[in-house]
Amino acid sequence: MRLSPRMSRECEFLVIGGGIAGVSCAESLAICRPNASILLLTESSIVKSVTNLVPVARYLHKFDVREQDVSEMGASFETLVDQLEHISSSEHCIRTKAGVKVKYRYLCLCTGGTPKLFCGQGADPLIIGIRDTDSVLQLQRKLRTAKDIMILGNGGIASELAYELKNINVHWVVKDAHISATFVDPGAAEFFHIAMNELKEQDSSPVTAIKRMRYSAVLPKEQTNNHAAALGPDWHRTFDLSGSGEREVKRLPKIYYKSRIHSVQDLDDHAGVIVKLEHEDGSFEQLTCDFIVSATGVLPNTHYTCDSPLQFSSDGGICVDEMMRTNLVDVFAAGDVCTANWPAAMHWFQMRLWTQARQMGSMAGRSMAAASEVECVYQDFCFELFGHVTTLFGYPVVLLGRFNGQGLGRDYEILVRCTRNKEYIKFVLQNGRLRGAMLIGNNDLAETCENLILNGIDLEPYGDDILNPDIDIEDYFD
Ligand SMILES: Cc1cc2nc3c(=O)[nH]c(=O)nc-3n(C[C@H](O)[C@H](O)[C@H](O)COP(=O)(O)OP(=O)(O)OC[C@H]3O[C@@H](n4cnc5c(N)ncnc54)[C@H](O)[C@@H]3O)c2cc1C
Ligand SMILES: NC(=O)C1=CN([C@@H]2O[C@H](COP(=O)(O)OP(=O)(O)OC[C@H]3O[C@@H](n4cnc5c(N)ncnc54)[C@H](OP(=O)(O)O)[C@@H]3O)[C@@H](O)[C@H]2O)C=CC1
Repeated sequence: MRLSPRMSRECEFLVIGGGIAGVSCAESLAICRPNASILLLTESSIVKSVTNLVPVARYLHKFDVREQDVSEMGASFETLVDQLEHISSSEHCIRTKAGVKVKYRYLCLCTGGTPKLFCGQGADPLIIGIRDTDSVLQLQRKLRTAKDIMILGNGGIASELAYELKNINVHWVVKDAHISATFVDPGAAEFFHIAMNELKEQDSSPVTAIKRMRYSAVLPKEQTNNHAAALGPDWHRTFDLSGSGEREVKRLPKIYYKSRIHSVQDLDDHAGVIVKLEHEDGSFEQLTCDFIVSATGVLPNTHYTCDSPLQFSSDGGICVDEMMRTNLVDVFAAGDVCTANWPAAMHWFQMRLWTQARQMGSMAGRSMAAASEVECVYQDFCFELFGHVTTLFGYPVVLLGRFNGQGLGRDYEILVRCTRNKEYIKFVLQNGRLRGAMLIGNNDLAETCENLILNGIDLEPYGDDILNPDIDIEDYFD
């Protein structure tokens, strides 16, 4: 069959995916190679890009995510709304669902992820995952008639929903001994829990406590680890997430610790589900709710075929090296779809977050541009230090380095300063050096912590004074 010109295209750089990783990659290519032909192929006509970049520290930024129709994108690269179906890496071309063949010189896969449901990827209408606007609209529709909702999971989405849902009974099932375990330790979880309970009460005399603990004194969190792009920051503010229960009644979520879903049975006419929970002590409990939100992580999205096998990691991500190269020649990958397969720097590890999608996308763009000009680039400095800026339970949160002692074994100490309903500051120290920090309710220390982690200054001589509220450590270490 002869392809019509519209059925066949050619470009130097082909980027697949209109999420933050794909758009950052295309933008960075457009900067490095302004005269090259760059094509962004995306399945959804709504694309995401980063805007309002505000520095929180030297290497740490917060930003907004802007949603745009592809037709409104600037002219620095071309766009095509279609779905990647097959990669022929030996011929350097791909085929789309609509049958378009695109020849490329360099390809970058930024196809993101989909919710990893606890029950597998089957289509039970009463078990939903949250990823894009469509999935939130589905949640919104279900909430309108719902009185009881179950949230399963203990990461970002579960924490946001448990805090944001209104006029509905929330049953929050977590397998850990504390909430929000993906991000925080038991102490911070307790801080959030108290703050949730005392939401409107003003404490006139906050008591500040400083505690130094050996690692073994706390329960560590073991470090593990037709789709539109993932939602943007504060996505819940643009949707009314109210159930059908009595208005304006503040209900706290009921939390089921150390529990898991044993079985789910649908009621007739999809009127709800009967859930049997299994608690850690071996006991069972039965609950009825309208539906379940499975906020149980992300599965990299690789629903396309390839002539040669791509190398995948055990979490389903496409393995990439420090230049974001996959195992296939001239094929790169970035964002949620990939798994960092390079020896990680001392203070960095991968988490599927906007910041890293943006950083990886930009890195892939620079790396592809360099390959095309036979130049050498080095890995960006951002991969030296893990940093995440977010909001949890209404508090600003900054996470730096190995903020939960990830990968430090049992050989570290933590120093905590906590002021009820105000701030929770944690330093993770190893051999007197700062290895990670968790700053809740107070971002002012972010830059100092960044410096202390990267410089590896010995803090032993300062003892507990480094968190003494009467000593301004920003001045101390300037
Ligand atoms: C509800 C929610 C809240 C979040 N909140 C935060 C937060 O507060 N902070 C934070 O740091 N991170 C947050 N995240 C995570 C963050 O959104 C993701 O890590 C990030 O958006 C990943 O970007 P990406 O570009 O890799 O993937 P995606 O945003 O998933 O984009 C993938 C793109 O690829 C396209 N695509 C997929 N398959 C194909 C194909 N075959 N052909 C063509 N196109 C295809 C899709 O249409 C999409 O445009 C949140 C995620 C969710 C779901
Ligand atoms: N504020 C922020 O930064 C936000 C970030 N996000 C990001 O969006 C993505 C999706 O969020 P989310 O779905 O919450 O994913 P997360 O990876 O944040 O959390 C998933 C949680 O579910 C738990 N879990 C996994 N499988 C099961 C299971 N079968 N039964 C019970 N619990 C299970 C995980 O435990 P374990 O880790 O022990 O496997 C973990 O606590 C993530 O990349 C997240 O980082 C989302 C919302 C807000």
